[in-house]
Amino acid sequence: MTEFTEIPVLSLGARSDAELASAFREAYGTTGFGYISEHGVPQTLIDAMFDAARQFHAMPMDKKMAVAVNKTHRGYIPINTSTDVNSTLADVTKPNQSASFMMMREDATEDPAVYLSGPNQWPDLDGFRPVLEAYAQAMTRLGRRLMRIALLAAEVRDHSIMDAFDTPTIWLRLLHYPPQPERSPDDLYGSAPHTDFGCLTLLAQDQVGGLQVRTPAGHWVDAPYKAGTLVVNVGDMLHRMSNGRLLSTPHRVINRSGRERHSIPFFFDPHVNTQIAPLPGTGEAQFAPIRFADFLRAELEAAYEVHQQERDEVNST
Ligand SMILES: O=C(O)CCC(=O)C(=O)O
Ligand SMILES: [Fe+2]
Repeated sequence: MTEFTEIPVLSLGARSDAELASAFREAYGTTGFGYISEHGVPQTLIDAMFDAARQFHAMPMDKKMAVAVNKTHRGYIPINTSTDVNSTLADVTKPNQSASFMMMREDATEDPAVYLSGPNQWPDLDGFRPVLEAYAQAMTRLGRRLMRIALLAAEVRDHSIMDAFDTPTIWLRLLHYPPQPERSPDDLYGSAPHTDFGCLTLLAQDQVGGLQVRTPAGHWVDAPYKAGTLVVNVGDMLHRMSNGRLLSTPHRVINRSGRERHSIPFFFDPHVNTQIAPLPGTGEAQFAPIRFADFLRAELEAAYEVHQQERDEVNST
């Protein structure tokens, strides 16, 4: 694999699909990460999201715990309750030093045939829901566009997999990282080293910094704030669909800035009942097919058990 020293920038403005696909292949076939500029999401909407995130995290704990994360993975995850129990990338024993609010697709009801389906939990905070819904809609549009470019980049012949994104699995996550002490233990992370589960992650971050991306040789490259861009990375499912051509690269967050950090990842994934396998055109299959829901269940349920114990502790104090 090719070593890299910085994260490439890709502009979506005024370029043909073929040019975009070739730039995408170059970036995501070597680093798995890129800064996307001219992405079309209005800066005013991104700013409104950070305002909503700051207001949410500033609420009293009891108001946040009123929407504590549920079995369908929607709601508030307090700090010290999210340990990456499945991390094979680092020996992680300490919980992530972050809290977050999770919004997913808004379904009218829970459908037993659709893992993680259901309505969202909304906090008692004026104006919060409409901003998150507008942002999720804008990011879904951008996610579909980037997925089409990714399929071209991976030389996929038949794009019918795009149907799996008509009713996508989405997560909009409002993350808050308190400052970590400068001399905190080496294995204390805002977000422990991990790869993302799904297809594409589209991240807006504030100016504080702390996100780092691992190179093939095991070095950590900073992914600082760059005005006008979103940090976009490929996850495990797109890695499999592309038969390994597009990389799902480990990353982590350590906030030693002395300041609070906010970031807002949007995870854009196929419907949970999608069969994930290397797509036609990508060569001899290097991965066995799996259903996205089965993969997710295994990853999330182990983490949920840990959360439940710790939520009980928060509630009893
Ligand atoms: O906060 C960040 O910059 C990255 C968060 C992240 O990697 C994740 O939530 O998967
Ligand atoms: Fe991530």
